[in-house]
Amino acid sequence: MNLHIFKSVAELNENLIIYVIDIANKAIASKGRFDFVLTGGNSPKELYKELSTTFKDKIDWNKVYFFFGDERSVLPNHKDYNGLMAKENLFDNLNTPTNHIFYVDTTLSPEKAAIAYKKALDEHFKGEEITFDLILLGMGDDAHTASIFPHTNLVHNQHETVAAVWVEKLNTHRISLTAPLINKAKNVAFITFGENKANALKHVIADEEKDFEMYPAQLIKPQSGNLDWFVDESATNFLNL
Ligand SMILES: O=C1O[C@H](COP(=O)(O)O)[C@@H](O)[C@H](O)[C@H]1O
Repeated sequence: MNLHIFKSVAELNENLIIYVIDIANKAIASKGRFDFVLTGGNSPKELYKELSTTFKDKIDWNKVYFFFGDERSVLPNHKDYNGLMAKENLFDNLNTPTNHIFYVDTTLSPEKAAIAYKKALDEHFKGEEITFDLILLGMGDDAHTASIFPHTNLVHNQHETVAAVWVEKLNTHRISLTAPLINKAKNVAFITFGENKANALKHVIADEEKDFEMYPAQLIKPQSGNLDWFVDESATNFLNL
């Protein structure tokens, strides 16, 4: 695991952009496309904006396919829909063709949306093992990642790749990639900043004895891929560095 600590969020984003560009170009050079899983929430907005404007010419975007690590159970035009955030900050700037974007279809029930998403992934990967080139993840201050929330069934889901989950504390369903699927990726990178994430970060990174129920982000441990954490100094307040 590589922990990259930056003085500011701006510096974090600058470095994460370089990291994404490098992985994208290597994937395109070796297999002709880049399979890129996006994280939702607020943390990646600036990253997406910068990548698709200032750094637009650094990647051949025609060869990029976008996926989502998780989605909220709201309709696609709702402000909380992760796909809408990505559209506004990334896809619209790139004029991304719709057949390169794998949105979660939240017009379906959560269970059906998860099944449909899995089917779309299987088709894209032509029945072979689903191995993303890069999965970007955020982490909540409760140590959830993607939509693997503490004390939910998803923490224990070892046999599925995409699943619907009921999140009691939010009184809502989510649709999420599971930890076993995330752990098959070639590269996984967390974007985590802010003092409010410091306690979760300490437990996820530094606890010798794991407690996946409490800190689901501890489940993320790529089998043979790379794991990189991009964090700002304030998120490391409780780490003994
Ligand atoms: O609900 C979610 O939260 C996490 C963290 O979001 P952030 O706003 O704290 O960055 C995010 O990674 C996930 O995709 C999202 O659905």
